Amino acid sequence: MADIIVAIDGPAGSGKSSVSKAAARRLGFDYLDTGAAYRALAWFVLDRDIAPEDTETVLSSLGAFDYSISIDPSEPVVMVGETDVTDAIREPRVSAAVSAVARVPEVRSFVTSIFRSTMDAAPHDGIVVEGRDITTVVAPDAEARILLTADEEVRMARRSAELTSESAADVGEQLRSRDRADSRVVDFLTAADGVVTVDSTHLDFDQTVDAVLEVIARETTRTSHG
Ligand SMILES: Nc1ncnc2c1ncn2[C@@H]1O[C@H](COP(=O)(O)OP(=O)(O)OP(=O)(O)O)[C@@H](O)[C@H]1O
Ligand SMILES: Nc1ccn([C@@H]2O[C@H](COP(=O)(O)O)[C@@H](O)[C@H]2O)c(=O)n1
Repeated sequence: MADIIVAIDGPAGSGKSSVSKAAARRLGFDYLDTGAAYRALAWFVLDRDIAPEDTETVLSSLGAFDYSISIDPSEPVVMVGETDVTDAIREPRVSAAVSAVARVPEVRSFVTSIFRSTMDAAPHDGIVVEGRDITTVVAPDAEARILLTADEEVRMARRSAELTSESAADVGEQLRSRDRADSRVVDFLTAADGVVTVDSTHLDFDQTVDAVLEVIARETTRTSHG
């Protein structure tokens, strides 16, 4: 198991995946995107024509959900069985379905045990794990725990600036409604005890990575001294 676990949570579009990947690369750590597992399950359910809200059928399909993810921050590849779903899980139809599967407690325990096994098997000295409940549920004892946030308008603007066929208004509404649904299940908007907030509202990307790296350095020094 990696000696150092860095847990990063935050709302949609706060920069969790891009900033975590960059920080992991700078540190020579592995990187685990936990949202990818929920997205891959939503993709799998849609692929089987199961309604994401049909909890009973979603749960009965879990046994056939053959999920894997690479934890190389430079090449995160997501597979379901033999299918590479790395790009497909980012499609708007998957984003729209994911909260319905992620709200089910049995789904959460199922994927959480996958995350813990992945962390146990991580080959490098450390791993950066990002999502919504990493600081509180998946890895509450992580050496560094960070809530990465930014004002909603800033997150919407950053998302809209990405290459997309959708209008800025649609992108913004999708981000807001996903946060609304997800925050009924997990609190990723307030920092739990011991979790350090990094607010990137007024920081550019590189400054945000530096701020996260500073917190990691400080927290890992503190925890290694008891
Ligand atoms: N500090 C920053 N300044 C400018 N752009 C940023 C900053 N942080 C992140 N971004 C950009 O914001 C966008 C959203 O970031 P990212 O996809 O990493 O967010 P996320 O929290 O993983 O989102 P989601 O939960 O929806 O998957 C990306 O285009 C990223 O490059
Ligand atoms: N720890 C997590 C991570 C994600 N989710 C759910 O997955 C969705 C997609 O996550 P992204 O980080 O890729 O945007 C997210 O909207 C949540 O529904 C989660 O519940 N817990």
